[in-house]
Amino acid sequence: MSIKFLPPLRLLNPSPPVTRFPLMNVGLSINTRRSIPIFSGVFPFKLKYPGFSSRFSTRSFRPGPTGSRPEFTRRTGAERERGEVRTSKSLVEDEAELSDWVSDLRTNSFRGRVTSEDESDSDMGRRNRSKRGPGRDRDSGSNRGGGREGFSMKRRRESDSDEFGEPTRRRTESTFGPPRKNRGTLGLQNEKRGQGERDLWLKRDGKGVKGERGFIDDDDEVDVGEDERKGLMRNLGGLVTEEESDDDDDDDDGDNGNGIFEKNALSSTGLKKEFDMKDRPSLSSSSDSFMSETRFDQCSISPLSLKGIKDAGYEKMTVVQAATLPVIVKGKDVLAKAKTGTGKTVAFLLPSIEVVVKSPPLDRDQKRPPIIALVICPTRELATQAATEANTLLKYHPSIGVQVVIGGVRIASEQRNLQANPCQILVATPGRLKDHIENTAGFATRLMGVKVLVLDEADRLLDMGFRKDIEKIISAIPKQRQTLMFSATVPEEVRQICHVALKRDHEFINTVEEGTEDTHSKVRQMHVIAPLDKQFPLLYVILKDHIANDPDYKAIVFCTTARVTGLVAGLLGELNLNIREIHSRKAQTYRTRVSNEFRKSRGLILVTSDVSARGVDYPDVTLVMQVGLPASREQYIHRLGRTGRKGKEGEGILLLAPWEEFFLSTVKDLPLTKAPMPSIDPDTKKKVERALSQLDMNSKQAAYQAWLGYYNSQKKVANDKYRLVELANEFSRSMGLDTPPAIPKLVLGKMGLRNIPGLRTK
Ligand SMILES: Nc1ncnc2c1ncn2[C@@H]1O[C@H](COP(=O)(O)OP(=O)(O)OP(=O)(O)O)[C@@H](O)[C@H]1O
Repeated sequence: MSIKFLPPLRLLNPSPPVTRFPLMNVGLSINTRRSIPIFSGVFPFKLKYPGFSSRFSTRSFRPGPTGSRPEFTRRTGAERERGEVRTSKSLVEDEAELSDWVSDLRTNSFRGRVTSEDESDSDMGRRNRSKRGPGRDRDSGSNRGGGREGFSMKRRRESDSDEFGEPTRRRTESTFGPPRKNRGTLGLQNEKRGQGERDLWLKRDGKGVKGERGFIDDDDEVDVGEDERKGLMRNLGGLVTEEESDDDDDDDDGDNGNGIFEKNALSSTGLKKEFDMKDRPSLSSSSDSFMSETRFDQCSISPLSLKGIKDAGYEKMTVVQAATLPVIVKGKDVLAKAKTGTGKTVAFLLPSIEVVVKSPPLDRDQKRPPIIALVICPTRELATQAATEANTLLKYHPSIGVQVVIGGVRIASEQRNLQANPCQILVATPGRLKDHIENTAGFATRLMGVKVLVLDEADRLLDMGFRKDIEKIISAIPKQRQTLMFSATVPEEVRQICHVALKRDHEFINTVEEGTEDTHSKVRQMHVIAPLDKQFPLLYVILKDHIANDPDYKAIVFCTTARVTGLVAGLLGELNLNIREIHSRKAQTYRTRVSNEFRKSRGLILVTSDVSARGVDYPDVTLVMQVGLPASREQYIHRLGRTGRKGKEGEGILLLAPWEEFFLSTVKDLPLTKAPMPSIDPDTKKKVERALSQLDMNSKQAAYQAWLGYYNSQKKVANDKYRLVELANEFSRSMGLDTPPAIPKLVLGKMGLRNIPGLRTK
């Protein structure tokens, strides 16, 4: 079904326009054929197309009169309730330190670290193969083994060679029998999903992806077979090694394995600014419409880029692309907000490529050719994905190179590649980028060529976990540049601190219609509230129900921490579900491999931490389950956004304990409804208990410690330390451990939990 809509040009605020858009036609492209397999009887799915009055807005910052209270510092009641705006130290207060750091870099950018001892092959770390249940996929297990959980902050690694089992995929039909028609475990109606929906969208796999230049260094490939090698090349993962991934601070599951968590607090700088609010002409004809009627060739894009776009299968722009491209090509800084899965990557890559196209061509003899476009992403998967997309768009620009630098990859190998294969576009995770600035010869000089800086998932990059690195990176690139910041969530706090990267007169382009949710209305959201001792059986029951109702299922289960993810993956594997796991405790090669497999597969469950929460574009995900408290409202939205991409339908279920119910108030503006409580029959209960008893003790210990650390970082739970410990011990019992595992004193000290009754120390 396709409804075309040509919006009238409507200026709601007649004050002087900031940017003029070419007339853009925005249409509605809806596909309603996919079914929603579970809970549909209880909460009949209602498509919501509330008229054609949507609009996106752009706002431009103007310095306000001294002392005036900036409009954007006002918080809504809900935000106040969430207490999201916290004051912390100014972003610029370390300016002196930063400038020292930068001048030091410029005079001495190479400090001789090419390959540290840590990066040698000799230290393969512990190889721990966990026991696996009969018929279990070899590569689906978690690292359930001993010896890894001491309180060592040292870099750790493991060989992924033993994790690379046969990539066989067991179809669930064989395990669970044929899918039930119409009635699921929860006694609900089921529709059959229409076939061929995928074909309506673009198939880009293996098509139009440029050969990666110089990403593979044979010396760096360890235990990787030919297929794997090809797969890695296709996905720019050729540099990945067996190094475990907790060496860089790029990882987004907040779990350093010790239970010490970094809070995702955003700060307010209190700088005086004033918005010149400006409503834009209507573009979108529905809150769920993400395609515009504007073709790429209607915008000033180079012919070779247009060819690449065409080969990628893109003809019309998505709404966010149509809204941002004309502004960006004019050279403006932009902060853009658009819902998940609506094409933000192309929206920032394409104009960045155009800047490179307009720059002088690379001089072959130039030793340190400048990097012109720098794209920063919070996770490795996302960086790799963005680089792959860039290569797709660059198909007809043979002289423009892209490289990725990410944690979990041997830095020496990246250094060699950076030298051997000059690139004008660099995609990076913050920790590794900073590492290169400090340790790679000539790198800081190359960065002085940056004309465009992109912060993908900008709100995440500006929060406490990454902010220091981002500040340092920004101080190492020219002030005279264009900056683009994109995210599906732009909380007030980010708007307040975005000046750290953006010029004051930047445009804020919000393609989410005012008064509508930040989530897609075609994604049904439900919550289930159940005590911890019921959660593992419930998770199993819900997943089984989903599988039974949709043989083409593709589900993601988000867990609070990497270690808890490992435990849940182990449990679901023992229960013979077809699972894979991704989290920061897995080697990068393994992560890349699993990510690629999941992208292409059906009939698979990905159990993951927040490393998969943002940006990762897995097509056709049917269900997103979130187990336990999401780190924030934003994180809830991004995780949910792994389903319902490109206008498709999807389903999200949030499983919380009663004491986590407070989280619902932070998302009360979202259409999250209460699901009927699924029943757990005695056999299922026993089956889950048996599976839990099969799990390795070390993985339970690790999960317990990580669980405690995670909730200790959640203000509302950690307020009462005594209660926190009681809850942790409840979690321990839910894993089948009546006596909670002992935790090193040092760790408890760091957590501020020494001498709390109920904890055991070692
Ligand atoms: N103009 C277009 N026409 C058709 N498909 C497109 C277009 N632009 C992007 N896509 C596709 O849309 C999908 C989602 O894009 P992308 O991953 O960039 O979304 P996103 O908005 O960045 O999502 P998230 O907020 O989760 O990061 C991708 O598969 C991409 O290939």
